Amino acid sequence: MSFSTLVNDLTYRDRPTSTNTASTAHTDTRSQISRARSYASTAATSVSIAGDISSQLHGGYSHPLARAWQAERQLTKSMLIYPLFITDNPDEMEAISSLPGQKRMGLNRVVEFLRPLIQKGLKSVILFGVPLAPTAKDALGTAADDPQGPVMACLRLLRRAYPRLFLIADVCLCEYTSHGHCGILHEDGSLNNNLSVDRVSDVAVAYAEAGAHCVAPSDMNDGRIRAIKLKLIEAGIAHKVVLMSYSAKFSGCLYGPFRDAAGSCPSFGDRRCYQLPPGGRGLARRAIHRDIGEGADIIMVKPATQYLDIISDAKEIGKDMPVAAYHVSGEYAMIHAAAKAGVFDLKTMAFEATEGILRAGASIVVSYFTPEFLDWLET
Ligand SMILES: NCc1[nH]cc(CCC(=O)O)c1CC(=O)O
Ligand SMILES: [Zn+2]
Ligand SMILES: [Zn+2]
Repeated sequence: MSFSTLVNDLTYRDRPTSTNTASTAHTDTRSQISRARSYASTAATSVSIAGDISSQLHGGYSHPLARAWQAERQLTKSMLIYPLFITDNPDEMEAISSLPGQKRMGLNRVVEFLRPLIQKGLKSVILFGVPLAPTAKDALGTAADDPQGPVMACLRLLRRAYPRLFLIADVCLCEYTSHGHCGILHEDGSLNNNLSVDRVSDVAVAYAEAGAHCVAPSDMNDGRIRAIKLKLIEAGIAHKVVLMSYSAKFSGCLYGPFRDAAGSCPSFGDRRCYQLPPGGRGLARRAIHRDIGEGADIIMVKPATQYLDIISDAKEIGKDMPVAAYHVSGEYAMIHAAAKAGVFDLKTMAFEATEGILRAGASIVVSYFTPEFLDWLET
């Protein structure tokens, strides 16, 4: 680092809490500067790489604005989707212990909860229903589209309270089935794909009719995108509903905090026969191709930071459509735990992770950091 860029780096710091290069350079600044000065005076006539114009990169990013220009996509508030957990207990407002700072809430609380966030620029939420009543779950996930159930009622409520808020309904059965799997089962415990697709597509249409601007099936049953699209057409609402497919949704251990929050842990087995294996890049590409062919409007990749190559594949395969990434509960909890342990600064890491997701190709990010980003992006 030359003397002048060292000084520049000390002068221009765009993010006050940043703990990376700027503060490293800060250590023992005076002695570094004086050493640099005396070096500069003795080495005055040395052959310099400055003679070679192609070696000069620093000039292109010495100013904070010039650094921002280096990114193809910069994080903006409209890229963010905030996940909400809605229970069937109307007055509830409970902290979710597995997700620091996140809350599970009932219908009587959600409108007031969202007001300050909307004032700060929140544009979109994705709703997850959390039935708490012990009788709420059965083998078919009947409660998913119960007209009085939490998601259906919340869609109607928010459509009225905040007509300009973009409402997304996650579509799945696992929060509502007694066995906790994402569909209807055969007797041997495996997914009955035909029955599941039929049921999931009915639920999706019900959510759209209740007011969802976007339905996002996360169940991973084969053929659900086509079935949902066809039923939306049949219902006469396909022209005003976005179909966002969780196309490349991987199984693994990053959904644990979400399953705690939503009470959607499978009561036996796991989801490895319908969510993708973590190493399955080719399979993810096939799923993305398939869902585009079946009528998806947006492709989602999930989780995000462990799957940046998949996000980049999705952008290449679906170059004419938006790509979304779900920065999931386990990624969020991991960042919180590490920041708490002093590994890094929370805000700096939240930005670095999200910027990585955008750089890979996403232009929509589902993030539990959304409320914080609304503050951080204020200036
Ligand atoms: N199908 C349910 C669903 N929808 C979104 C998530 C994960 C979200 C998160 O971890 O933040 C899950 C969990 C799962 O598949 O087990
Ligand atoms: Zn789901
Ligand atoms: Zn599910």
